[in-house]
Amino acid sequence: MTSSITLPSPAKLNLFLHIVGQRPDGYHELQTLFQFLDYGDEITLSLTPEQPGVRLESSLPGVSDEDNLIIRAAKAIANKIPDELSGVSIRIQKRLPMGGGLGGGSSNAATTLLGLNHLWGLKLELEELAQIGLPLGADVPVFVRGHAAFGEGIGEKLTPAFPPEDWFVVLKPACNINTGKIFSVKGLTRDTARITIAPAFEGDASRYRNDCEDVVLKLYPEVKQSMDWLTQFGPARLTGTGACIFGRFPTESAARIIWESKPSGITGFVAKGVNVSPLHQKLTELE
Ligand SMILES: C[C@@](CO)(OP(=O)(O)O)[C@H](O)COP(=O)(O)OP(=O)(O)OC[C@H]1O[C@@H](n2ccc(N)nc2=O)[C@H](O)[C@@H]1O
Ligand SMILES: Nc1ncnc2c1ncn2[C@@H]1O[C@H](COP(=O)(O)OP(=O)(O)O)[C@@H](O)[C@H]1O
Repeated sequence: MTSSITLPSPAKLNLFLHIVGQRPDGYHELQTLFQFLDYGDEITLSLTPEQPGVRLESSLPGVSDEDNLIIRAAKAIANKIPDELSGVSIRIQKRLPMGGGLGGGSSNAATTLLGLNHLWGLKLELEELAQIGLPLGADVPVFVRGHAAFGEGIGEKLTPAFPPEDWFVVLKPACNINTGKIFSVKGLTRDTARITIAPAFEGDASRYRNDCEDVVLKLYPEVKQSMDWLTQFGPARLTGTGACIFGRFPTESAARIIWESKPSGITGFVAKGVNVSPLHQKLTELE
């Protein structure tokens, strides 16, 4: 039996994000279009039958191991097997900025859930894994399901979508944005009219907006500065509650030309939008 596996933990973009209401518990109801990027973290899971329990080999700065979504996901699925078989040691190669709106934490949780399901031979359905993961983060279900999707509710009601697989320049302004802070801003738009999109949406997402953008641009001059630079070359948009912004290009070379002309001090990356998650592509190869 395989005892070690290295899996991708990709980023997501919110190609648009509308806030259409607020639930009685304060959580905001969204309508959003998720697409994955062929860029992200990598997680290595190694079974340690001689040493039960879940361990992280590499901690993340500013995140205690108990709070790390990788450990929380591993513990949530370790409930499904006898204690004495539950030994696993986990290593992460982090590339995604934390608090960037790229969903890194939720993606790490989903990769851990699917990876341990595979290594432990649990054969849990994606639906069950998505339910285990949702309390860890609203974006976990889309990463578990592994297909670009129109998300509703808090992002857990998913309809598969097929937006064009364009190239993106993603910029990471030099600030970290707390999701809770943005959702608590008084002037945030919370009443965008609900839209209906065709099942298996294939259209152009750029006609829709990100309702967090105005607030974020006002509060974070670093985001405004990056946005002003990127919009010289075409429309640019915030992902999630930021801080990252992205511009869309039809080819890799078009994206790289813009990327290479960026002023010094701006960080980020170029990546391709993909409708099937690189995690699921890898797991299919392993089957
Ligand atoms: C906005 C989105 C869009 O993809 O992405 P990010 O920008 O975080 O990547 C997600 O819905 C982020 O969901 P999630 O990752 O679970 O958010 P958390 O950081 O746990 O939320 C922090 C706080 O923000 C508020 N919150 C969050 C999500 C939501 N739909 N409504 C809210 O009001 C709640 O007060 C919550 O306690
Ligand atoms: N494995 C993890 N990777 C990233 N962030 C994590 C992880 N575990 C817990 N966190 C916490 O989740 C917060 C949100 O991180 P992340 O998911 O990367 O950003 P966002 O929700 O903006 O896309 C981080 O600031 C960090 O405190």
